[in-house]
Order: sequence, then structure tokens, then C-alpha cells
Amino acid sequence: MWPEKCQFRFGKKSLLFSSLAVAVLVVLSWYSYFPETSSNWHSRYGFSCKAKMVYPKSETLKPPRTNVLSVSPWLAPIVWEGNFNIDILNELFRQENVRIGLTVFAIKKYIRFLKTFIETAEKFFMVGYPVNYYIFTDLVGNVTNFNMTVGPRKQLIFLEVPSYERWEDVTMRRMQMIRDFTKQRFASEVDYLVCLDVDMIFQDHVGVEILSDVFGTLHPAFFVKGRDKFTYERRPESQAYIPEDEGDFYYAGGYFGGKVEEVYKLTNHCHHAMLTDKANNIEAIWHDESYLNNYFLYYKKPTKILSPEYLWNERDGTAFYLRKIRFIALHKNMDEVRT
Ligand SMILES: CC(=O)N[C@H]1[C@@H](OP(=O)(O)OP(=O)(O)OC[C@H]2O[C@@H](n3ccc(=O)[nH]c3=O)[C@H](O)[C@@H]2O)O[C@H](CO)[C@H](O)[C@@H]1O
Ligand SMILES: [Mn+2]
Repeated sequence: MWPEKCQFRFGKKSLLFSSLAVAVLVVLSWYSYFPETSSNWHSRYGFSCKAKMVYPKSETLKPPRTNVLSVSPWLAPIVWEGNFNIDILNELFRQENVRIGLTVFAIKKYIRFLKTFIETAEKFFMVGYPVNYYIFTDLVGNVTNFNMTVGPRKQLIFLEVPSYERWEDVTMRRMQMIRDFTKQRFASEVDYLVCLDVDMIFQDHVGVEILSDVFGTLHPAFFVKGRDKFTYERRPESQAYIPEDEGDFYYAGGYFGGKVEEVYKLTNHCHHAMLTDKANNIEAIWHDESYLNNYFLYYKKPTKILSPEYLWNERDGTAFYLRKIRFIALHKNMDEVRT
């Protein structure tokens, strides 16, 4: 039998210990149930109590993809299905509480593409992450009547912008408008921007594997071709000029992005290059796409490159190296829709 004094002291201690244990348990379960609200705390103190992740070990001498280029000569990853584990990436990006902005322009007749674009984005684009859809349009009244609905933590934001008579100006001025809104509001609302064409639909997963400081996408029509076939701007008078013996890849104008400050630099640069050319009475052969290719070659090489899985043409069927076709350009009657 324990002396009375001792019994009392033991009782007090065990009460203290058990309350401590309960407190620890409450904290731990809070962190495992609400990893997103707690992740700032995690990363700040380097403390982590996430569930154990079990996945196959990478084999140094057995690359998962052997028939495609997986890294650029400046060591930027090229994103192909099979080369990444989305669970690991989700774990990393959720810890950062990442917020994503998608910019898309629906000007004049191109408003017809908007509803399916948003509907398919809701199924496949950044599922589970907060997304602001920034819809630049000259027809706010029309597009707000499209009955587009989005899920939790997704937001449709309509930005009224001017339209231009020539379709070339519409496509090129996207650089200026993205730049302007980047300073005005995107910088305080999102961490990354993804800038896309509207005449497109999502049909498979597009997630945080695309995110990086600045990313570009291999144009589906050129990624197997030689430099001489690239439709870069070839006139030395243009700000977009690239000579025949230079060039890394041919990037698509309709799919780029990155951290907000990098997208600011990119769009600001391209807009200024276009203004200089305009003052000199020259316009690059493929408009914004030509200036973008020049920027990616000489000013800032992409830190990640998306394979043609991320931008394919409806009409091109499939190809043996494509394990997924995630986003496709719809066939359109160019003359009809651009006038
Ligand atoms: C998939 C892809 O890489 N597409 C690029 C390609 O042609 P595309 O033939 O894909 O260009 P496009 O006709 O889709 O125009 C580009 C985008 O500008 C917007 N728009 C255009 C005209 C208009 O009246 N209303 C309107 O909203 C719309 O978001 C459209 O998706 O080359 C263009 C420049 O020549 C751009 O670089 C495009 O991004
Ligand atoms: Mn397009």
C-alpha cells in the first residue's frame, strides 16, 4: 500500500500527464485532419506529422520513360505521364497552400467556347485546389448569362476589357492585359498563373505537376521537327527574330504560366517587344507566339516544359508516345470565328 501522500502526488501527476497527452492528441489530429490550415505552421517550424507515404523507389538506371526527352539541356523537366508521382507533388504543393489563377480570353465570337472550357476545367484542372478563373471579355453581360457554376474554392471572375478589330491584335494584346491585371490584382490573389487559349477543352488530369517558376508548352505541330521547320520570326528587324541556327523548342502561344512575378516579367517583355515592332511597322509572323518564343530562348528559359499531352489538336488523333491527352484545341472555322 502506498502512503497517502504518495497516492495524492501520483494522482496529480497522472492527471497532468493525461491532460498533456490529450492535448498532444488533439493537436496531432487537428494537423492530420486539416493539413491545409496547418501547413504554414509545419513549414515554419519544420515539423511534420503527415501520414506515411509509400511509393516505389526510383530506379537510377531504369528511367520510367525511355522514348521521350524528359529533361532539357538546362535541366528543366519535361512533363510526361509516367515521369511524376502526383501524390508526392500534391503533398508538396498543399504544404504551400498554393492558389492558382487561370487566365482566359473570350472576346467577340470566341465567347462561344467559354462554357465548355470552364465545364471541362472543373472536371480536370487543379482538382482540389483553389482556382480563380479570370475571364477577360468584352461581353460581360453575355457571358454572365451562360449559367456556369463552379465548385468550392473555385471562383469565376469576369474582367471587362476592350476588344480589337483585328484578331491579331486581340491575341497579341493579351500580353498587355495580363500584365496590367497582374500588378492590379493577381499578385495579391494567387501564387501561380496559367494562361490559356479558350478554343480548347480539358479531357484528362492537369494538376500541380505543371507548376514552376515559369513554364512553356511544346507546340504539338513542331516538337519532332528540326529548327529549320520552326516558324520563328526570321526577319532581323523584328524584336521576335531568331536566326535559323538557334532555338531550343517551338513553344505554343496558347499555354504558358508560372509564378505571378514571372508572368509579369514575361508579359511585360513581350508587350514592349510588340510595341517596338509596331512603331517600326513590323508584326511578328505568329504574333504573341513569336515574341514568346524569343523570350523563352534569350531572356528566360522555362524552368519546366509541358509535353504535347498538355496541348494537342483535336484532329491529330493519338500517337504512341502519348499516354494521356489532357487538353485539346478544338477545330474551328478560322475565317468565320475571327471576323
Ligand atoms: C494553341 C495555341 O498555341 N494557339 C496560339 C496560336 O493560334 P490559334 O489559332 O490557336 O489562335 P486563336 O484563334 O485561338 O486566338 C488566340 C486566343 O485569343 C483569344 N481571341 C482571339 C480572337 C478573338 O476574336 N477573340 C478571342 O477571344 C482567344 O482566347 C483565343 O483562344 O497562335 C496565336 C497567335 O497567332 C496565339 O499565340 C495562340 O495562343
Ligand atoms: Mn487557339
